[in-house]
Amino acid sequence: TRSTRPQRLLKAVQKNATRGDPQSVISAIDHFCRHSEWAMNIGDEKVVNELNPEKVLELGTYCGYSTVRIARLLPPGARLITLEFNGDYAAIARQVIAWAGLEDKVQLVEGASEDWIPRMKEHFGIETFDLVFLDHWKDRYLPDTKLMEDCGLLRKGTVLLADNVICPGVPDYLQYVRNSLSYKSCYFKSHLEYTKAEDGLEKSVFLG
Ligand SMILES: O=c1[nH]cnc2c(O)c(F)c(-c3ccc(F)cc3)cc12
Ligand SMILES: [Mg+2]
Repeated sequence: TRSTRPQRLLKAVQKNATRGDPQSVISAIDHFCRHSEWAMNIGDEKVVNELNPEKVLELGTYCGYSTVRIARLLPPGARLITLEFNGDYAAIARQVIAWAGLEDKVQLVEGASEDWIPRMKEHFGIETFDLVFLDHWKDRYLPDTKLMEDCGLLRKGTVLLADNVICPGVPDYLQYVRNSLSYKSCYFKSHLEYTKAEDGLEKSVFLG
C-alpha cells in the first residue's frame, strides 16, 4: 500500500539530514514541505525565539518538526514534553526526534491532552510550565488552557504560544486570551507554513 505523508517526510529526513544535527533535520523537513509535499509543520517563518524556557509543554507533535525547533535551543537539564493523540504521527515523530539526537531533552507521550494535562505533576514531576506551545486540534485550545489553569500548571509569566490562530483559526481561544484579565496577549502576524495565506501566532502571558 502507498506510504503515508509522515512516512515520506521521515524518509526525507533520513536521506537528507545528518544524524545528531537538529538544524539539518529542520532544513530537510522545510525542503520536503516546500518542494515535495506540504505538511502542517509550523514552518520556517512563524518564529518566536526570545524565550529561555526550562520546562516546555507542546500540545500536538505531528512529525516532530516544532519539537526539534524548540528542543534544539533548550539548555542542559531543560525538558520538553510533547503530547500526540495520533499513534502513527507519534511513531514518526519519535524517529525524527531521535535522528536529531534530542531524545534526552524530549518526552513524547501518546494520548489525549485532556487525559495527560491533569497527570503532569504525578507522572512527570512538573509543577508548572515556562512555555506551552498549542498546535493540536483547534477545538481543544480553549478547554485545554482552562484545564491547565485548573491544574495549576501555569505560573505568573508562563507563556502560551498558539499556532494557527487565523488559519484554520481558533476564535473562541483568541476571544478568551485577549479579553481575560489573567492574560497579556499579542499577535505575531505571519503566513500559513510554506504558503502566502495569512496565519499567525498568538503569544499570551499568564498573569497569575
Ligand atoms: O490540524 C492542525 N493542527 C496543528 N497545526 C495545523 C497547521 O499548522 C495547519 F496549517 C493546518 C492546516 C491544514 C489545512 C489547511 F488548508 C490549512 C491549515 C492544520 C493544523
Ligand atoms: Mg500548526
